Amino acid sequence: NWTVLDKIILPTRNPSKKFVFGKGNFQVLTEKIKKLPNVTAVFLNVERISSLTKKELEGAWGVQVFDRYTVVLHIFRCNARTKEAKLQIALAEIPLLRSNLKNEASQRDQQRGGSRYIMGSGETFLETQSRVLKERELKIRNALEKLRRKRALLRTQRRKCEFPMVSVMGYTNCGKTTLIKALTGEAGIQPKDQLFATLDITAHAGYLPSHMAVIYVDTIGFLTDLPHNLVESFSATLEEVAYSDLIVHVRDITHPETILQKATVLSVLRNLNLPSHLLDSMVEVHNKVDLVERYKPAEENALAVSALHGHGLEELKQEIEKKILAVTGKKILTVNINLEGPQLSWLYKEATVQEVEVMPEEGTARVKVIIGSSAFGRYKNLFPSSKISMS
Ligand SMILES: Nc1nc2c(ncn2[C@@H]2O[C@H](COP(=O)(O)OP(=O)(O)OP(=O)(O)O)[C@@H](O)[C@H]2O)c(=O)[nH]1
Ligand SMILES: [Mg+2]
Repeated sequence: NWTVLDKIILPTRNPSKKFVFGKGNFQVLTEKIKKLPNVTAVFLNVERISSLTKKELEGAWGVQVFDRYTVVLHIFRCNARTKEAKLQIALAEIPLLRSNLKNEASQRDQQRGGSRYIMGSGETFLETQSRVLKERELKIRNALEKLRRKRALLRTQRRKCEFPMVSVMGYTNCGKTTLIKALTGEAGIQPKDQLFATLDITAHAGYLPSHMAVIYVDTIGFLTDLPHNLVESFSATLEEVAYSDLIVHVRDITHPETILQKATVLSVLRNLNLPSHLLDSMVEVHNKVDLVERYKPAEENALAVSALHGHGLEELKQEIEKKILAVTGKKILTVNINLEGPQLSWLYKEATVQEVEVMPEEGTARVKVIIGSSAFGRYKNLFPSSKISMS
């Protein structure tokens, strides 16, 4: 529940230096902060400040000081719902605790002079605490690994039912959750106007124009310069994306930094070591076009939608279907079958039957199916005389 009272842009020194600011700038900043009566915290938009620097600045200004890492961590902590998200955050906190510890230990050493050993243990304070932290980290990693294995199991089960998976990705707050809600009609989904509203991967079923069912996967949003440790903690979550059949990249085209956001998303995706066909087939969606008059995408293949008002969704679904059929090698066919033969029950077993139009006088039916390429090959071998037309 913070509100921004004031902003200022100042050059910072090399992050490894003890002081973030030069003397003059530090003075400017201190005066500014002292003048504003209601300041409760200062946010420095740098990736990390050392805990020593933090302490010094807090001492000088009398308020809490946050860097990008702690702010993002704080938002994550507020939004974490599942066990996995909480574990991932706990893991991301370890480096922070570790650097605090180093400072605390060095201060203790200075205060106490010689007596650095904890009674009889032969371990220094720093060693004991480091060991505790290491054990904690190991515990968290093990718990995460367990969850990961469970998810892999779920994944194989899902593969078996052969629902194509569509991962919806994009910068934080671009409208991923809203879009999935619109595509699936699931009422329980709650988009929010806040950063990192979604911290857990969730799956939602929806239908494409030919009634093919797909699973949409809602993912965690990206952020420019997201601290590296945080990315690592959440990489397990993003692993899931590698197993999807298609990526939909959602962009908030009303955001002033939409171009930078796109670059960030693409660069994170490239670093995830995804199969190259996933990157090549990616669908780019320009969202929130209701806020722009007569919006036309500059990118050739991008689709303009308003997830909130439901504009452009049919075109999007058609595009998703086209791509899904292409990557999965599935075809939509209409076949003529003899009702007395085994074709219909075979199709029910080996393919997805969508429509059956019975012609009683002829004893035949026209069957619309979605069928994989290997099943299609087998069908043609088994029933060579069956009439087939592509739709
Ligand atoms: N005007 C307008 N607002 C939209 C549209 N789509 C989403 N929003 C708003 O954008 C905000 C963020 O939407 P979400 O769907 O939560 O975004 P997200 O990408 O899932 O965000 P994170 O999970 O935080 O990464 C919400 O306030 C939505 O109402 C749209 O088409 N038009
Ligand atoms: Mg979301």
